[in-house]
Parts: sequence; structure tokens; C-alpha cells
Amino acid sequence: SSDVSSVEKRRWILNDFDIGKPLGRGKFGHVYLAREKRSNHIVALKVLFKSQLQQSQVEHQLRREVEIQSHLRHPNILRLYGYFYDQKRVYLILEYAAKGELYKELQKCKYFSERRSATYVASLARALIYCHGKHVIHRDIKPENLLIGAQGELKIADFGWSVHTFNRRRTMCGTLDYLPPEMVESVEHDASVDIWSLGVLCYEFLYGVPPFEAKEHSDTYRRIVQVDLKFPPKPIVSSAAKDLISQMLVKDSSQRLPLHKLLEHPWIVQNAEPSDYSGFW
Ligand SMILES: CC(C)NC(=O)[C@H]1CCC[C@H]1Nc1nc(Nc2ccc(C(=O)N(C)C3CCN(C)CC3)cc2)ncc1C(F)(F)F
Repeated sequence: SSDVSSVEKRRWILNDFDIGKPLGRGKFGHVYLAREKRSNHIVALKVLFKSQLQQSQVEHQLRREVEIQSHLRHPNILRLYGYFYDQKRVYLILEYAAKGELYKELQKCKYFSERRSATYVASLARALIYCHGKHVIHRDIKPENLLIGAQGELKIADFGWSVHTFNRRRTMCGTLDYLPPEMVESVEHDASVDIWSLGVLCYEFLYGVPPFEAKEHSDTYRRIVQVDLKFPPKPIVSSAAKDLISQMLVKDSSQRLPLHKLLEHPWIVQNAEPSDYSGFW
């Protein structure tokens, strides 16, 4: 069949697509809305310039990430349907997330309700349980790497680096905010790094800022390794939410709340919208 889902085997060329509006631009290239002509399937086409990939020596990383991403199938992980290239560019055929970028939504709302935050955290926990089940860890789940699907569902959309839109929140060199102590102290790390990052994300959904934010990198570094976790008086956040965050932001990675236990935590049970997939995934 010619529909996009059977694309892995196909050889794609640019002429197979009608190119639509640009969705964003950045360091390695542009992202466009596109329609595959035979199936009329709407996709996002990420165009990366080979020259810039070579300059930044990220080709091998791109190959590894494309390999991982193309084999992941989960409602909260953005699909990578395939890729192709020409003389100067590499094209990634990606799932189109109709409601755009989460970090823009968070900036607009300042912070999210407990129900919205718990629903997002539960869906990301299910996506990470799925990834860990396939020995894929360290999905870089900061707000800039999350997109929102047509039904409002979150999609983890990173594959090793991001397309930098102009109004990115963080400096180009990326932020320490989401790294757990063992990564900041650069000792080896395992799947529990994702539990730490999800705890950071949960805090940021509820308060609008990450927990260890500081003006200087050195201060952020110190606050992370000391787990200097403080909850501001505003906005008002339930003690159940603070309890969950405190069980995830634990220095000893073996003591962090396992993801399947997170899904049973009272704050999640009482606040997250039930998901159609919760049983199956
Ligand atoms: C994870 C990664 C780090 N981030 C990215 O790649 C970014 C960089 C550029 C865009 C995005 N990449 C994607 N974006 C979408 N959907 C989308 C994005 C933006 C809008 C939006 O708000 N506007 C167009 C608005 C419309 C209104 N005007 C005023 C401003 C832009 C609406 C839908 N689907 C798939 C992708 C993907 F990932 F497959 F490429």
C-alpha cells in the first residue's frame, strides 16, 4: 500500500510531497507541513542541511536517533515514518503534531493546573515505561522537546537534538536544568535518569519554572547535586503533588520512585485523565 505507515521500505523523494507552511526554523534547518501525494497523509518534513550536520559532527548521532525513533510505536512518542536525502539535505518524515509546541503553551499559561500536569506526567511515564522496556533511555524530555497532538496528548519528539526555533527559552548550548546529579557529576547513568527529568518536568508544569533554576550554571549545578528542592508558596500546589516530586528528585538513583509506582501514586490516580491505552501499553 502506498500509505505513509508502510514507508520504512519505500524510497522517498521530495516530489512525493506537497510542501505547506513552515512550522519553525532553526540551527540545522527548517520544518514544513507537508502532504504525501498518494496517501494525502499530512506529515511534518524536517529538512536538515548536510553541511551543518558535518560542521557539528552529528551525522552518526542522527543515524542512531533515526534508527531508535523509527522503531518506537507509542501514542505519546512522535512517529518517525522514514527519511531520504539529496545532494545537500537530509529529510525526516515525521508525525505532524497539530497543537504545536508544549513550551510555548507553558509560556502562555505560565503554569498548568494539577489535572493537566498529572495527565501529562502520566502519559510521559507510560511512554518512558515503553521506552525502558525497549532499552531506550534518556529521552530528553524537557518542555522544548514535547509537542501536542490533535487531541491535546503529549508527544515526546526529540531525536538527539532539537530544531532551534528563534524564540527558544534556553541558550543554544542547552540547559543543565533537567540533568540529574549523576549526569551533572558525569558518572554512568541508567533509566532512572528519566525519572529525575520527569520530576523536574512535573515541578515546572506546576510552578512554571524548573526546580533548580539559577542565574549562573555553577549555581544550577550546585542546587542539582545538593537536591536543593524548594516549593514556592505561590501558586498553591497540593501536598500530594509535592510528595510525588520529592520521591522522584532523589539523589540516589536507586531510591527514585519507579515509573510504574508513579502511575499508582494518589496524586496521579486522583488527577490524571484516564488514557485509552493505559491497560495495553
Ligand atoms: C520537538 C522539536 C524540538 N521541535 C520541533 O521540531 C519544532 C521546530 C519547528 C516546529 C516543531 N516541529 C514539529 N511541529 C509540529 N507541529 C506544529 C509546530 C508548530 C505549530 C505552531 O504553533 N505554529 C506553526 C504557529 C502558528 C501561529 N504562528 C503565529 C506561529 C507558529 C503548530 C504545529 N509537528 C511536528 C514537528 C516535528 F517535530 F516533527 F518536526
